[in-house]
Amino acid sequence: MISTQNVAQAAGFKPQIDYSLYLVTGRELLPEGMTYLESLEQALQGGVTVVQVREKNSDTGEFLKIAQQSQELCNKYNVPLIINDRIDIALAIHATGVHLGQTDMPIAVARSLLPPDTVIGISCNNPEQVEKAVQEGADYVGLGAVYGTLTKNVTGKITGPRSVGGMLEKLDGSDVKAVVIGGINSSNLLRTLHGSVSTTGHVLDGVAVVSDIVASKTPKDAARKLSSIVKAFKQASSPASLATPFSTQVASPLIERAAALLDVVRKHGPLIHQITNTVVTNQSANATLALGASPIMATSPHEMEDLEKATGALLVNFGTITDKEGMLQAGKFANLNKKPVVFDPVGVGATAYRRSTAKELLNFWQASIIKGNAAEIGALAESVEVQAKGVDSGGSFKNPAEVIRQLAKEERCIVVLSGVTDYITNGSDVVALHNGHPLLGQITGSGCMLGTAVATFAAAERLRTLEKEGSNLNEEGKLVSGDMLLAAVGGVLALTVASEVAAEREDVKGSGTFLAALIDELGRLTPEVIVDRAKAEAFL
Ligand SMILES: Cc1ncc(COP(=O)(O)OP(=O)(O)O)c(N)n1
Ligand SMILES: Cc1nc(C(=O)O)sc1CCOP(=O)(O)O
Repeated sequence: MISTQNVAQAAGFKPQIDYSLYLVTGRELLPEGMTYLESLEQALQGGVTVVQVREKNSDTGEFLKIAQQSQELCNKYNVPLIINDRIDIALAIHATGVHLGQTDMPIAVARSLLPPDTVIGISCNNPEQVEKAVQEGADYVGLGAVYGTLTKNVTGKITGPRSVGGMLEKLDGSDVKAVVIGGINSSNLLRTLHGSVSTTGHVLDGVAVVSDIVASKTPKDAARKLSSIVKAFKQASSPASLATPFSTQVASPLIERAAALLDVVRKHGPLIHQITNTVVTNQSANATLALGASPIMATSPHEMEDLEKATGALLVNFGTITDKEGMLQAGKFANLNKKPVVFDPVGVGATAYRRSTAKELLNFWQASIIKGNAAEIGALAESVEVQAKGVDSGGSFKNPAEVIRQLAKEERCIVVLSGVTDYITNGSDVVALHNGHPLLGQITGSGCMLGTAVATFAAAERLRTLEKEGSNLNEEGKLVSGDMLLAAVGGVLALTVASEVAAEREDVKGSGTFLAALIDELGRLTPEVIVDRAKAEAFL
C-alpha cells in the first residue's frame, strides 16, 4: 500500500510530518501475550502520528523484516515511518526519515547517501547541539532526556522541562521541529508541554514516547490518552484561545474581579494545602480560616496523592526545608490534578542548598505562581542587584517590572514581587499595588501569610472558572484553569488592605495587637473594602 507520505516523496517534496505523538518502538518492553505488530497497530489506532523503528539488539536481517512489517502497518494508517540510526535500512524500505544520535553518522554524510526528501532528525541534549543541528540542516530535533527513564541508559544530563526552553529558543527563525523524549507519560505530559516553552514563546511540536505506549497492555488507550492531552494543549495554547491580555483591559475591572474572588472563597471554603515553615504554621492556618478557606498543613510524601485530589490549591513555602520529598510529591500530584501551585522560596538566596532545592522543585513540577521578596526573586532570576539577608532582603531593583517579566517567562508562571510596592506579572503585563502598612514588616511571617492569601485566591479563581466554563477542550489543555494573575492580585490586595484596616484600629498598640487585629480584619474583609482601598497601577 502506498501512503500520502510516499506519494509526496515520490514527487520530490519533503513530507510534512505531524510530530504531535511520536512513537519510538521498543520490542523488549512488550507485555506478555502482546505481539509487536498487534501493539503497533493499536498504537496507530490510538492516534500516534509518526513512528520510529528502534531496534538495538537485532541483526540486519531482523531489523529489515521488522522495518518492512512496520511500514506496511504505518502505510495503512497513513503515518510516516522513521528508522533509528541505520541509513541502509532506511534506504532499503524508502523510509520517510532517519533518526541520528550525536555519535552516529553526521547529518551531512547521511544527507549525501539518502534521497534529498528524506527527513533527518537528531538527538540533542543542550542548546549548542541544537544550534549545530540547525546549521547542519536537521529537519527535527529530539530533545532529552527530559526525565529519567528505564528504557535506555541515558548518558547526557536529564534536562527537565526548564532546560528545554533554552534549546527551543535556538530554533527561532528556523523550520526545524522539536519533540521531547525520556520518561514522558500521561501523568507528566501536560506539565511537560506547559513547562517546555522558550522565553520567546517557542513551543514543542510534539512528544516522543516509548514505554508508556509499548509496555501498555492497552496501547490503543495509552496512545489515545497521550494524543488527547497533546491536542488539548495545542488547542489551549493557540493564539485564538489565549485569554484577553491585560493590556486590553482597564485596571479597575481587574481589581473588581480580583476582589470578587473573596466571595467565591467564602461560598466554597476551599481546602488550602500548605507545606510551610515551622515559624508561621499556626498564623498561616489562622489567616486561611479568617479568609473563609480551610487549611491543611500536611507534610508527609505518602499522603500527597490523596490530598491533592481534594485540595483547592497548594502552597509550597520552603522556609525551613525539612520536607523536600513531601514538597516534590505534593507539587507533582497538584499538577496532575490541575490544582494551582504557589511557590514561596523563602530565603532562597541565603544558602547553596536552598538555591539547588528551588531549582529541583521547579524542574519537577510546574508552579502557577511564584511569590518572593526582592532577594528571593533576585536569587531565582540570578540577578546580583539585590542581596539576601537571611530570609529578608537588602535593597531593591532598578527596574522591578523587567526582572519579574523575564522570570515569569522563564518559569512559565505568574511572579509576585512583594515589598512596599507589590509587583505582579504574567510575563507581559505588570500590575503594581501600593497597599500595605509598615507594621507588616514588624511581624514574622507576613510574607508567608501573603503566600497563603494568594493560594486561597488561586483556589477560588480556579473554582470560579470551572463553574463558568465547565469542562471544555480549551480548559482541558490548561495546567490550571483560571487567570492566575487575577488570583495573585486578589490575594495580595486581601492581605495588604486588611493590614491597613487593622493598623488604623485604636486597640492596635504595636506588632502583637496588630497580628491579632490583622486576623480579625481578614475575617471582616469584603470585596467592596478591597476595591475602595486598592491603589493599583498597570505597566503595559
Ligand atoms: C525522537 C528521538 N529522540 C531521541 C532519540 C535518541 O536517539 P539516539 O541518541 O540515537 O539514541 P538511541 O535511540 O540510538 O539509543 C530517539 N531515538 N528518538
Ligand atoms: C530512546 C530514548 N532516547 C532518549 C534520549 O534522551 O535521547 S531517552 C529514550 C527512551 C525514552 O523512553 P521512555 O519514553 O520509555 O522513557
